[in-house]
Parts: sequence; C-alpha cells; structure tokens
Amino acid sequence: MQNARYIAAGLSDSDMLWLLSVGKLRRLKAGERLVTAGKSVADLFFVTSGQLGVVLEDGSRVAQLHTGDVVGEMSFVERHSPLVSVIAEEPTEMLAIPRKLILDRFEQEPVFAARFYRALAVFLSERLRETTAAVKAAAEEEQRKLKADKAARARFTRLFVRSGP
Ligand SMILES: Nc1ncnc2c1ncn2[C@@H]1O[C@@H]2COP(=O)(O)O[C@H]2[C@H]1O
Repeated sequence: MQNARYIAAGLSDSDMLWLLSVGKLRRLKAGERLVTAGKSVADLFFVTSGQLGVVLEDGSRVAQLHTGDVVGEMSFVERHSPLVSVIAEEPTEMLAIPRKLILDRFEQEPVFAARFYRALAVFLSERLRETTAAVKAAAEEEQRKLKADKAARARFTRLFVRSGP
C-alpha cells in the first residue's frame, strides 16, 4: 500500500529548491542496501521512486517505504546508530542530503530549522499512526483466527461426544 506521508508538504518552495540544489541523486538496484543496522547514517534520504524494506537482523520486514518517504530521520534527530537495515525491494531513486549541510543551514536560517523540525514531527506522527493501525489490524486478525479455531474445536467436540458410546 502506498503511504500518504510527504514531508515536502511542510516545507516552503524555497526549502525544496535548496534541498534539490544540494541533494545528490542516488539509485539503488533491487536488493541493494541503503542503511545497515549498527552503522551510522550521515545523510537524510528523500525517496522519489521505488520501494524499500525496513528489516530486522533476522531478516523480518517491519515496514515498507515508498515515494515521499524520508529515510535516516531517526539518526538525524537522535544521533543513534539504526537498529534496522533498509534494503531496496525494487529499483529505487532518492535524493541524498548530507546531515552536515542541513545543520549548517539551520545556523544560517533558524526559520528553516523550525519548518524542517515541524515537518519531521508531522511525518513521524503519521508514521506512528500507520504503525498503530498495522498493530491493530494484526491483533484483530489474531483474534479472528482464535475465534475460528475455538469454533472448530467446539464443532469437533460436539461430533466426538455424539458419536461416542
Ligand atoms: N518502524 C519503522 N517504520 C518505518 N520506517 C522505519 C521504521 N524503523 C526505522 N525506519 C526507517 O529506517 C531507518 C533506519 O535508519 P534511521 O534509524 O536513521 O532511520 C530509520 C527510518 O527512516
């Protein structure tokens, strides 16, 4: 499912032009790794096409990222190494912007910092909302399976009791 997260919505036209002017286009083939768990991330990535998987060390996928998503914002905000890896699932393109350039611009233009952090906050809030919806859907599916299982056992028990001696 494509998501509706677009950090660009919170930025001005001049912010976007600046990001475009300093960003470098990066292309990944399917299977190529953008982020490795435990290794620091020096850039912020704006996905412009394609699809990436966010995966745990055991290979299980916890999320998918698409056009309009940002990658590396957790390292940007927290300065901790990532706990997950991010791997392209199809040919993917993105704009890579070195964190240092963004921090320098914050110094030169504090209003840009305010807009940027607000846009990131909205983006992260939307991502959390989606995660909550996914957890809720998984819990409901689990409940549905448990109920179906219970009903099947009850039917079996009735059958067994009826056909007993
Ligand atoms: N649960 C998640 N849902 C969506 N994206 C995630 C999730 N966890 C990590 N990421 C992305 O994967 C990136 C890994 O590097 P960062 O921690 O810097 O930033 C992280 C986010 O951009």
